[in-house]
Amino acid sequence: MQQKWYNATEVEASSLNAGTIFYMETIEVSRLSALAFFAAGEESYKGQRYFWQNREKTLTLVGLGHAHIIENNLSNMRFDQVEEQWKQLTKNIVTEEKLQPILFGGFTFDPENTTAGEWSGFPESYFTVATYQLMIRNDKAYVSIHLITDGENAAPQFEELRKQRDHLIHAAQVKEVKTYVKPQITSYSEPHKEAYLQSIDAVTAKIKAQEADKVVIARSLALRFEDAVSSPQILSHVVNEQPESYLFGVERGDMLFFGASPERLVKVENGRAHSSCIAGSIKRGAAADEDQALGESLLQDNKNRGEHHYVVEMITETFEKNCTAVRVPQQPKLLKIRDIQHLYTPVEGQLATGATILQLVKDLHPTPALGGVPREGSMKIIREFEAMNRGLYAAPIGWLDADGNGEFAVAIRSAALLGNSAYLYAGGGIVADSEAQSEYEETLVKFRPMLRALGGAVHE
Ligand SMILES: C=C(O[C@H]1C=CC=C(C(=O)O)[C@@H]1O)C(=O)O
Ligand SMILES: [Mg+2]
Repeated sequence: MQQKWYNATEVEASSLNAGTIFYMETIEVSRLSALAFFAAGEESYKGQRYFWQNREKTLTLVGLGHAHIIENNLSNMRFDQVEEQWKQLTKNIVTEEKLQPILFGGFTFDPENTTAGEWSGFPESYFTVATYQLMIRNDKAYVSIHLITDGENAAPQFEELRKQRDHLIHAAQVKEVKTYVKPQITSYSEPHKEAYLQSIDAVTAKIKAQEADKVVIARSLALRFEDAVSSPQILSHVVNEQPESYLFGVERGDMLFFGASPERLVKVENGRAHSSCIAGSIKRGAAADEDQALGESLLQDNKNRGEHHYVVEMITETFEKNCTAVRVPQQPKLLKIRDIQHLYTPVEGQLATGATILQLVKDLHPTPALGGVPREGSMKIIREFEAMNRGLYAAPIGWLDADGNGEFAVAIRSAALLGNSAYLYAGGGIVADSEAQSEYEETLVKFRPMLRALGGAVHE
């Protein structure tokens, strides 16, 4: 095994608990499959894993086990609390190699939603520092061990962790890369379909009566399988079939929440902040000329341009508050992914002094691509009309380091897997001229990526 030793870092995290120490050690390993590393944790770390890959495929992260959890059930203070705890934990970190521990997780869509269901008991903020963190960046692979302890016997504990690390790396490098079959679906249902169709009419009427400008209404699709579906099995299909998206999976207990989202909420790299406005949709054409004609019609369509405009306006305002030198193109472009094309406007700026990635997440979430305009009013309408709890669907999911860098996607085109059941989520922006049937069809297109990964029939 090709390995290079970096310095083991000791971090005094005294304010957590007197004597708490954050030990970290990173080695470089010869390239290995991120999915195989994830799968190597099947026995010992099931329920405590995550997977992340950015759109450009320049960063892949896998976490196995929990060295530390930061979670809370706060409402608007939840972002600040995560930020504060992460700061405390990484206060004195010094690493020569610029390799840092990563905090990975997400904030639920709406802490005020009390609807019971598959998300019951899930914290409103859920972040973890992995015991074993794989990072593949610039074609190099690094495995870090994190140990956060106030115990006396850290040295023997760390020795044990090294053994287990070597075992995981070996398994990921040596075992044949598995090919997984697709799950066998035994039942498919669209719960609350009628209620959804009615809600679109009702919400459109509210918008016409000027009670709101835009509201994103979502629904779910429920699947049952012959057998329990495993996380590596499902992630392998997501990874292989959705090349142009953020790919993510987060396990907590019995649940795997996963997806392939085209939408960046925010990325911060060396003080530069980027977001994307993605709203307004049309299907892909069967042939290139039809596809192009559909794209052209999307660019010209007033209803979709309206949906898009609210998002650009709000993200631009938020950037002007938190950044300098904000750049926003005048006109949207097309973003084409496997099943759908969207209107797309990138936004970027230079982070102002004192602004942080979590501050931006707090201010941006939910953008009108997921919530609506005005923010509070649309959230009330969502709570009133959606017969579900979104959990992490449409919510910020991603990572940050201790240097202020990080990236969050909006967790759309996603699903929750629980043993032999899965719940897929999709929604769309409702504006004054929305029509229930075409919004319904838009959600069907948005279900397709996860439905395909889960073994459902998708007519190409
Ligand atoms: C809410 C979803 O998509 C959003 C993102 C892009 C386009 C959207 C739309 O055209 O309605 C939605 O605002 C979803 O996929 O569930
Ligand atoms: Mg739409």
